[in-house]
Amino acid sequence: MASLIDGDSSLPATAGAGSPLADAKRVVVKIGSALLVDEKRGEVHRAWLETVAADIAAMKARGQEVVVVTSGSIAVGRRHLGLPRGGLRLEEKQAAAATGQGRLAHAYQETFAGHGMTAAQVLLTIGDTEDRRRYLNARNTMDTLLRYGAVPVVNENDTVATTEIRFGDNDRLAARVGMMIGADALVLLSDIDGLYTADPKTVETAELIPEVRELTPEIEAMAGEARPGVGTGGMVTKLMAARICMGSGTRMAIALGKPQHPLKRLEETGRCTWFLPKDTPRTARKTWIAGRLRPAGTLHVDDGAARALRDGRSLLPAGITAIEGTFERGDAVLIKDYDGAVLGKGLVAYNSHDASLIAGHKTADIFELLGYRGRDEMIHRDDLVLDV
Ligand SMILES: Nc1ncnc2c1ncn2[C@@H]1O[C@H](COP(=O)(O)OP(=O)(O)O)[C@@H](O)[C@H]1O
Ligand SMILES: N[C@@H](CCC(=O)OP(=O)(O)O)C(=O)O
Repeated sequence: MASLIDGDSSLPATAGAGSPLADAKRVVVKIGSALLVDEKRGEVHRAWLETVAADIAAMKARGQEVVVVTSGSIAVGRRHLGLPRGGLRLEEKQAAAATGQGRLAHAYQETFAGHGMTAAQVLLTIGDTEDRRRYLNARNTMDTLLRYGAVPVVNENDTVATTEIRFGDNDRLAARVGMMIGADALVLLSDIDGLYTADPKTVETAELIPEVRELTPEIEAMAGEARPGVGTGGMVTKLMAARICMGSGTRMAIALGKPQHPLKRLEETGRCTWFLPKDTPRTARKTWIAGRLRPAGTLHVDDGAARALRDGRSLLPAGITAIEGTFERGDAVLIKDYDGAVLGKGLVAYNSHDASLIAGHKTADIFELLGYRGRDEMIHRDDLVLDV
């Protein structure tokens, strides 16, 4: 077992003064149906949610940004349509979700307002996290909500999600959301306090694994088979979420959600399983841009822009002298200097048509030139890698 649990605590994730959770600037918290909804009555456990809201308010008060990914729309909505607890067909689940989602959002809105917070509903499908343009739109909305101090409350958009485009479980949705917003940490609040060497419900001697730094086949085998029930997840989807997090630099915890104040409790007791990636979200994102994306065009920049990029700033339209290729917003493009030498690569905020209209112009002129107000930058520094 020792080979699976790396005791080295020199990584930044655990090197800070606080816990891996307290040290995170951006945190995603996933709340499953079984925790949130009283299945018999089909109602939200308000008293418990109050304590979660209090924990989140405390995190925000010390400067952390928090996004909630919540399930529960089906469990809340089902009763209002007279549908039974189990055995629902996909379209019945979708109908139940449509009936419950408003009630769910309302519960968050009211509970969070009681703690001085503004909850904002965000509904996503798998496609929204895969298609780069929709991905950028969703990311910008979330960034804006966080900038204005709101707490995005995300669920799957069940109405339009057919079998092929469903996440089906919010564990993976939460991991994709974490990846999308460059979250430092994701906490999956669960009915269990972590990953065990085997399912503790069937194997009495199973032991909790406090830290995982690599998803080996041995770790995967511990999760066993997916389980049907209220929640669709089980340990299998939690490990799928962990895989996404490991690749995008987000550390992930599986922690017990049942007690009151589960986040405060996690910080105080430290009891959970942490999945610790090698990279930070920033490095992981830059590796993705540098490596995997084929450039669809080229932006030539002047000396001033080249200097600004080397100083770690964004690329503004004013510094662009010429544009090559046909590309869409969100595509990767190369950046070349006056002599044609490659300076870097980045995700462009305008398509090639609009980019050529605003190239060489001041950011303040974008609205007049295009008739809409897009991003101030042609390539934001977070979407930019030099020396590729
Ligand atoms: N190796 C394992 N370690 C911990 N739990 C496991 C393991 N294998 C299977 N499980 C089961 O997974 C369950 C957690 O999944 P699930 O109930 O779907 O989570 P939630 O509804 O909290 O999202 C645990 O209660 C446990 O019975
Ligand atoms: N969108 C569905 C999510 C279902 C789901 O993932 O449930 P869970 O395994 O409890 O997180 C709902 O709100 O009911």
